[in-house]
Amino acid sequence: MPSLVFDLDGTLIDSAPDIAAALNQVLKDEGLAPLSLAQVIGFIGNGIPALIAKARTHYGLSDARQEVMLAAMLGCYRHDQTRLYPGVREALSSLKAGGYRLGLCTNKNLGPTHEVLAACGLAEFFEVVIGGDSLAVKKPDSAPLQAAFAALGGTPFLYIGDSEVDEETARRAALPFAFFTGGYCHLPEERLTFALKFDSFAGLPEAVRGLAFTAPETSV
Ligand SMILES: O=C(O)COP(=O)(O)O
Repeated sequence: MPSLVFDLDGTLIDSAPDIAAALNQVLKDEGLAPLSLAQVIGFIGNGIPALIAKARTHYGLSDARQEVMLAAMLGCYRHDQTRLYPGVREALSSLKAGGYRLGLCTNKNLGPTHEVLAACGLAEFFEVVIGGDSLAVKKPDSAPLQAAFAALGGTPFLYIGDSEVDEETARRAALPFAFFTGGYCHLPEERLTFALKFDSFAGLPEAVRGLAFTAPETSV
């Protein structure tokens, strides 16, 4: 059976308001002004340590603050404002009922990933969860995605994500990419390569089944 792997932040969940709240709490403790939601979204995609590093660079803070700020961020990060994008649960249910194996590959650390999956009622859908600290490397290295597909079994079919980091990860793994346009991409879509593009989860199962149907024909 084909296996599908999903990204998390900006793909299944709109987590930016909670990420911004936690980061701004850390910045406040450092005596710094808060960042806007749009600025924080600009820093999302490479994991929480990279988010902290980008915020430090923005304010000219030295590397010496990295570990303290990272620990503070992980300590105050909550999921109160995080929401599923419309239709996510229905789409995952439909794909799972259709026999697809589902996995998750995110740059978010495993601890908060499991917390947010439970808080949003998504944990039951995923047989495999790879986080930003599961391996020594993160996306866009292909290793986390390849590890997710290897653990899932079945035929690796599609990586579904929202950002240039996800697209590069799929490209490096030589796997097709499905691009959700409603998340946190920082590049114009002309710069991305994708097998399918979607702006709503309502049509995703049908689009995936359409790809699954045509895949054998194109590979003959
Ligand atoms: O934590 C991040 O910066 C991004 O996480 P994601 O890989 O789920 O988009």
